[in-house]
Amino acid sequence: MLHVAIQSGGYEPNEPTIKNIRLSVNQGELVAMIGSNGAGKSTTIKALMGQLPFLEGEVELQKGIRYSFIPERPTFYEDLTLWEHIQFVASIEELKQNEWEPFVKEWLQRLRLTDVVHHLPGSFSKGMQQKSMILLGLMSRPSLWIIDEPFMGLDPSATKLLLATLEEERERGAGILMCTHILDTAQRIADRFVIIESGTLHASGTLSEVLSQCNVERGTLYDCFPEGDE
Ligand SMILES: Nc1ncnc2c1ncn2[C@@H]1O[C@H](COP(=O)(O)OP(=O)(O)OP(=O)(O)O)[C@@H](O)[C@H]1O
Repeated sequence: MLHVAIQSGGYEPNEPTIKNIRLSVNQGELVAMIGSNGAGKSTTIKALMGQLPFLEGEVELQKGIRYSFIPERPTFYEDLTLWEHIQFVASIEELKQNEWEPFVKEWLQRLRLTDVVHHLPGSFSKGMQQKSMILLGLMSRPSLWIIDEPFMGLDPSATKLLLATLEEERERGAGILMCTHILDTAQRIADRFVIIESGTLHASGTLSEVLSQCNVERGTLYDCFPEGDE
């Protein structure tokens, strides 16, 4: 559902931040994008969402695909309560009230957000904000999720709930592209991996394929990276 072949992309002309990045996400598949700080993961996400000022290459989204994006730092409208955000999404997505309302109420309970639904999300904890973003993302029943660092700041229950939600979404047929530094979780849940280093594709494929491309005979994804600042 998503094919990306980026020749180069960046923030200033003739100063590419990312180069030669190819990746794809198929239906029901979870692809983990990993790499060191500053490697170019968020820049790649910006490129495939059409938000990068300079881009050469192709980003092909299958026709009719709806996607939901969860950024690394949740963003909300300052003056709108969570419920008003929900109503806003329902209106721009043209959702039918008799369909979205029961769906949202069930998810508000599952995410333990019912009691705060009339509060401003700006006052929420990081985990509550992340859960609110997930709820707003779920409303459009996306075929594709693009998620930047979803586990940062989540407590163990919220992490479990997020993992269960991603699994349910995958079973529903949604594809997921997820950036993360939590490599043991990525290794456990992802079907395929894309490793980006210094703005370029370092390895990609299944776990055994990327380990072999990183010359790791027996080990984990952590062994694809040097210790410290080498
Ligand atoms: N808005 C911007 N303008 C100019 N340069 C930027 C901008 N955002 C990021 N960069 C630069 O692009 C490079 C790649 O950053 P990016 O945020 O894509 O890395 P990342 O892999 O997502 O890192 P992290 O794991 O730390 O989130 C870095 O050198 C960064 O300084």
